Amino acid sequence: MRAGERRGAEVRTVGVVHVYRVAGTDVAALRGVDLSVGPGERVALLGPSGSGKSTLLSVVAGLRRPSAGSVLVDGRDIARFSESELYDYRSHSLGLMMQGDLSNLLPYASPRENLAFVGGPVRSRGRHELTDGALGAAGLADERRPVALLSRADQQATALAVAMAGSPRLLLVDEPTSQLDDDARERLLDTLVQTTTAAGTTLLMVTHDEQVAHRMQRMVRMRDGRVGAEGQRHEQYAVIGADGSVQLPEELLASWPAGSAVSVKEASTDEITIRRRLPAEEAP
Ligand SMILES: Nc1ncnc2c1ncn2[C@@H]1O[C@H](COP(=O)(O)OP(=O)(O)OP(=O)(O)O)[C@@H](O)[C@H]1O
Repeated sequence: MRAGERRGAEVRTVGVVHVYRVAGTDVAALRGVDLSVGPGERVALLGPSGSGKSTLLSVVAGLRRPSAGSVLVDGRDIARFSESELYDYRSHSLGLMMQGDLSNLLPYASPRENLAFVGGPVRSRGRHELTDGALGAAGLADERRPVALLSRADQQATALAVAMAGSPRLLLVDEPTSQLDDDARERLLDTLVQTTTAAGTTLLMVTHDEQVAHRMQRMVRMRDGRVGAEGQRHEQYAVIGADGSVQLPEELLASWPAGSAVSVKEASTDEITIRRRLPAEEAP
């Protein structure tokens, strides 16, 4: 990115909690999420179904207000934004590609017409060549058919071009490659990486697919509404929560079930040991 151009947003969530209230029942979807994403970083959010990935994305998008905690975007807490500040944030800083075939698009318009619909801010910033490029790369620049009649791959490519219109500082994407075949998946990921790199956009992407996650610079794994682990490719690190808790790797949970009593001792500056309490150590 050249000097003077906009850089990607810095995102930091601090102790984010989100509780859904449905018919008198509370569901805690996020239970204290602490996550930092640097400007221009590309991060995959992984985790089992129900671990809170989509909820976290919608909270960072300003579509849901967290029940507690802060969501700092370039140091400003969007959880405390007024409705008009949220509107400004969503229209000027954010690109969104949420789940659902056509939820990001006008179904009866062509790909280019879909882009033209968001064309005002794009043209005023003079940055439309990037998104035109995204349509061109997908071979959709001259496609006249409405997106409702296009393949899932072409719909997703159009949704990406629309989400990147105006070169947002932050792009949030939920399961962009589900239902795509291998070729279409790789093409979409290539375009996603190219356009976000060219615009300096920070990318946070929810996916179930490890292969897709490997295309990002960093992988963050959620479990039970918290960040459990993170790393790059084959290195995964458990993450110490603000309350001092650490989630054990899933494969160890069978032999170290919840409720196990352990002693934790610092072995050296870079190492701690965790030892199960022996029956002989239990109180009489
Ligand atoms: N609109 C809602 N109303 C009530 N509960 C919800 C709502 N959306 C999600 N939940 C619940 O919140 C928890 C987290 O859901 P969320 O969709 O964020 O997880 P996820 O990791 O994205 O799952 P998936 O991979 O299946 O999309 C789950 O227990 C889910 O049932």
